[in-house]
Amino acid sequence: MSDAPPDVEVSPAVHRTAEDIGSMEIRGAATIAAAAAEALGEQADVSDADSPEAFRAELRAAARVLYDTRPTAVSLPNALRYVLRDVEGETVERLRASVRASVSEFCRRLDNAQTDLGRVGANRLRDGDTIMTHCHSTDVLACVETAVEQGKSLSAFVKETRPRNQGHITAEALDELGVDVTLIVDSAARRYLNDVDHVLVGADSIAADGSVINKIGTSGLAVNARDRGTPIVCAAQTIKLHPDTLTGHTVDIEMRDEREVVDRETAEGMGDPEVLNPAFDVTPPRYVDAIVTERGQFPPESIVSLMRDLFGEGTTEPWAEA
Ligand SMILES: O=C(COP(=O)(O)O)[C@H](O)[C@H](O)COP(=O)(O)O
Repeated sequence: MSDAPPDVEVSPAVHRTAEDIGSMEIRGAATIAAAAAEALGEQADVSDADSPEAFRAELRAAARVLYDTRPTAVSLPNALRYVLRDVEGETVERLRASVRASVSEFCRRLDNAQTDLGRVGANRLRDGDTIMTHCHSTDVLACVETAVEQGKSLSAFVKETRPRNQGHITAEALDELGVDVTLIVDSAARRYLNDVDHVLVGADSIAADGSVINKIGTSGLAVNARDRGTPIVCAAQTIKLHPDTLTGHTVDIEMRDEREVVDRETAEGMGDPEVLNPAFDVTPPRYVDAIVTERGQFPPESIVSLMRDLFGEGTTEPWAEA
């Protein structure tokens, strides 16, 4: 994690949020986006900057601390951009109020987008369907929740999702919604795909070519689903669209600590292998049947048009300024 320059004060609340994102106490792309926006609001609330310039410098420094936590979910920089872009005012007080308004508006839009997306995704699900999930995605759960509210009865195979077992969170959430849940280890997915009507996954980023970047294991699941003829749908609010990919940039895949995978102290008879722990992978668009957003459902190859409408040809990085 990067530190702010010593003369610019970043609030402890921002550092706490950054630590929680880094340790995955706060996790999942939409939740990270909301937490990052709120943290900028907290920075504004506690700032004792004596000039608008100093206030803006603090905000940028806070955004840098948040930006440097995890590299793959583009919802994080998109959230920071949204909040920083709309900040206006000639005095510190006006700037503070402007940040608060911007954060509230951002969080309101995020919630609405998820609700709208849920309605679109629910239209794909029929009464009696069985889904398979990977990881824990609030966008996926929004689709299921709406379908259940519409009176549809659903079952789910929930992949455990090693190494952090986010599938357990999904299992609990689906159970609370009244979905009939079966938890399986990741390697059992193919065995049960014949019994599944839809594979539903979320996204941390979506690239301009329609590739879906999501929790490690998504691409293998998608290839297996295609082989079995099971449709695979990605539920992703437009905040997951990665604008830098419009200009040829690739999405950085986070590599996490090996201790999430293995405890060398207790593992016996393993030797001393290198351990790799990539947190995400890339599913090419040909393995994805549809991307469901709050703007409707898109074939992955057409997502670039939506991305251009929403982000133009590129973006700025306001937090990178000193
Ligand atoms: O890959 C993950 C979470 O990874 P991690 O647990 O490493 O953060 C989720 O599928 C997406 O973030 C979408 O989640 P949501 O739909 O809630 O934005």
